[in-house]
Amino acid sequence: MRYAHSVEAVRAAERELMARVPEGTLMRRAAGGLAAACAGMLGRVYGRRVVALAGSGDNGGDALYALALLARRGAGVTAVLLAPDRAHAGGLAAVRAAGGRVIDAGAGGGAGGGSDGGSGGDAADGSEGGAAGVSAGDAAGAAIARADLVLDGIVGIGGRGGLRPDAVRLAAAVRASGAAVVAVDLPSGVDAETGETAGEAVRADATVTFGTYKPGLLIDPAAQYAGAPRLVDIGIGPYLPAPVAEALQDADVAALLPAPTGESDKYRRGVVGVVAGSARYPGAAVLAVSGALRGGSGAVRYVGSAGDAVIARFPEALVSAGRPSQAGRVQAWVAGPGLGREEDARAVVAEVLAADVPVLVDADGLAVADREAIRARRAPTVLTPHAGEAAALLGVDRADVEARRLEHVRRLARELDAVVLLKGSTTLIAAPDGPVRINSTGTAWLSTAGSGDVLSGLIGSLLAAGLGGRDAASVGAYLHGLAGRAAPVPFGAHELADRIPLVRPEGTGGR
Ligand SMILES: NC(=O)C1=CN([C@@H]2O[C@H](COP(=O)(O)OP(=O)(O)OC[C@H]3O[C@@H](n4cnc5c(N)ncnc54)[C@H](O)[C@@H]3O)[C@@H](O)[C@H]2O)[C@@H](O)CC1
Ligand SMILES: [K+]
Repeated sequence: MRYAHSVEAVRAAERELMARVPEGTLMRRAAGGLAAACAGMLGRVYGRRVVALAGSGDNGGDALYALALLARRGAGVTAVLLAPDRAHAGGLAAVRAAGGRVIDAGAGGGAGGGSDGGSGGDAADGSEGGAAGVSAGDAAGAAIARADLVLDGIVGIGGRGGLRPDAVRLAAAVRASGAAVVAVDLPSGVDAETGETAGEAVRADATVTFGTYKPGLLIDPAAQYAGAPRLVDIGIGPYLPAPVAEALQDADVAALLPAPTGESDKYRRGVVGVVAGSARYPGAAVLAVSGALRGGSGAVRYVGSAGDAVIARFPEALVSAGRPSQAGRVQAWVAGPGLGREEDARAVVAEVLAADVPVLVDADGLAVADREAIRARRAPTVLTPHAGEAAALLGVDRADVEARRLEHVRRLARELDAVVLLKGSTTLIAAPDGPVRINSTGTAWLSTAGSGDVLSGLIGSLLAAGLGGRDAASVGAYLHGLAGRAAPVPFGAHELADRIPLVRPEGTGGR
């Protein structure tokens, strides 16, 4: 599991730990981990060119100390200071002591002694920073253009708002250079709490984050700027509270996924009821049933008017055209995909919501479900809206939901007292309490008609097998995302379900 904490929690934990260890310990640990990660990415450190973009805070301090460590291993290093008069003094001294070059990011003059000369293997470095006729801004650009690796230490968790103009210019130079980019703690310009970006942000190949993940690192759009996130332990773990967000990894999913045992029968594996499809949208029924079958259910009961289409594709499905309450024993219901919004749809959804077993409501089901009936339920309830459906349920604009997804998924879960899975490029799963689960396995190719119907059936099968609402929704989203990644692109939703068995993490499958 990847756990993420708020900035406030990180700062409080850091204060606790700092009071117990010698001054500078945390930053030394952070910089050590950062330098090691950079060395790993470079392969060989000696003779490589590394540039650190350093802002005025401790994030810049981390970058400068790491730069000094790389210089000691033979890299030719350059520190580019965004606020020369407020740069981290200790970090700057370390860079100078290691023979690194220091230049001012802004035009019009070097930042205190510029051309100290590169330390290992980069003779050209020494000739430029303070040379007459070369503005320091150009010097920064030239250093970035030649860099093998750039460290982004402009701002970290102390950042407010988007990048400022100097930083925007540097970020563009970094992008143009083709150098590998390692963000320090966070890509500068992204919001640590929400994953939002206000204007430009640095695009990193990897982000080395300290102590714990920050929610913004795992949530789009910021997650796309962060590249591969890595965690460096700086010892604050014991002082952190419960996480605000978490992301399942393969091992978590493997541990949660039910697998049949010797004693299993169809009811132990779970029987899913699917109320979906209509004369107009029979395909939604077929797709939801496909997800339920491939999710591992013992049996699927389909109830509705698309029984012929379902049977034609899945002879193992048990179909009926009656009412859900007369369909026979069901351990979890999936209601809504392609159901339409007529009076009859309202009635069958109400009937399903009245059942004392887990229920997933999706698509049209969300439009016709009675809020009070949802709130009154005791068995797990999972709602799977996209941003537009979530906006309708909350009575806000879709754009609001899209701009602040984390906030809105939490609010909806609390208002309806249900587990809410908000679909998107990072799918978010919130229960009324506890950490929000972030699913990072998705791919933009999954935004195809019918993809959500497969997901509903898949989650339904996990609910029927006995997983709680939060686990069923997040494991379902995880597998659905992996299935999307495994399918040859572009794919149609009907190709997704067959991929699900192939992407189940190791250790499951019960053979
Ligand atoms: N607090 C600690 O104990 C530790 C902190 N660490 C590092 O320290 C960072 C936090 O340091 P700080 O609190 O000094 O904050 P930051 O270094 O993240 O940024 C704060 C500084 O940046 C300026 N700033 C804010 N928004 C800006 C923007 N949009 N553009 C340009 N400048 C902006 C502020 O005026 C302030 O000077 C962490 O992200 C992490 O990298 C690590 O060394 C580990 C230990
Ligand atoms: K940063």
